[in-house]
Amino acid sequence: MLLCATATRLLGRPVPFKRIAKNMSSSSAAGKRLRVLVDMDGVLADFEGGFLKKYRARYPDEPFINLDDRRGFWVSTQYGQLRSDLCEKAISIWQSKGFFIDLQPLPGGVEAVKEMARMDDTDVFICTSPIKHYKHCPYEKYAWVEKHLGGDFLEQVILTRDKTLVAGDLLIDDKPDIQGVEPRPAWEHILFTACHNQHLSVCPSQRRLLSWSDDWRAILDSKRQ
Ligand SMILES: O=c1ccn([C@@H]2O[C@H](COP(=O)(O)O)[C@@H](O)[C@H]2O)c(=O)[nH]1
Ligand SMILES: [Mg+2]
Repeated sequence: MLLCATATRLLGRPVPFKRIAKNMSSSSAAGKRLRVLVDMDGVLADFEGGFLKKYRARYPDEPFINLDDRRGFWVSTQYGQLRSDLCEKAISIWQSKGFFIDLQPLPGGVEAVKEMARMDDTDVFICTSPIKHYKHCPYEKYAWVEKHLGGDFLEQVILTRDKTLVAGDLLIDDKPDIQGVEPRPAWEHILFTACHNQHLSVCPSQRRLLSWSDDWRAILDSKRQ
């Protein structure tokens, strides 16, 4: 009880007991804790599948791109190359109410993140970039985390348009080039394979996670001291 009250006073707000206990054990442990940043769209949530389904429903007479034919991170760019007006039509899909909350979880992702969160000396954060059309996206990203990972996980959400500013040991992300104002981010980027990046040849030093069936535990272990 004293522990809880003290920590609450220090941090200026109520802190779930489980979280205090975890942090206390970290400060008493000799080793450094591992901090894993996990992207959301294309890593935990099926952005590409969700987009194609809603695009085809809203524009049934327009051409579309099968997931096997997707190339490049920006869906809007490839649709714009198909026909210039399709760029705006693509954007209209993820700007719509319900797009982000309706995304299906990618196989094994939610389970993997929950397992990471239970691991000793490991902190896991969801690190995701909202779109600038903010009417629905930020709210629905939080709602998705609550729905699939539980309310306690809302503490672990980082919304940022610049992931280079976030400190961590690992960033598991499907975007091949993650850039921002920090030229030397603290994390190692693990490229999560997605339809748009699977054909890319990346430099030999870049590690990939092919899916959540791949050995993500070994990647975490490789960063432990
Ligand atoms: O063509 C596109 C494809 C995706 N987006 C948005 O970019 C972010 C990606 O976030 P990550 O955290 O890097 O996964 C997401 O909000 C998509 O909606 C886009 O703007 N244009
Ligand atoms: Mg992504």
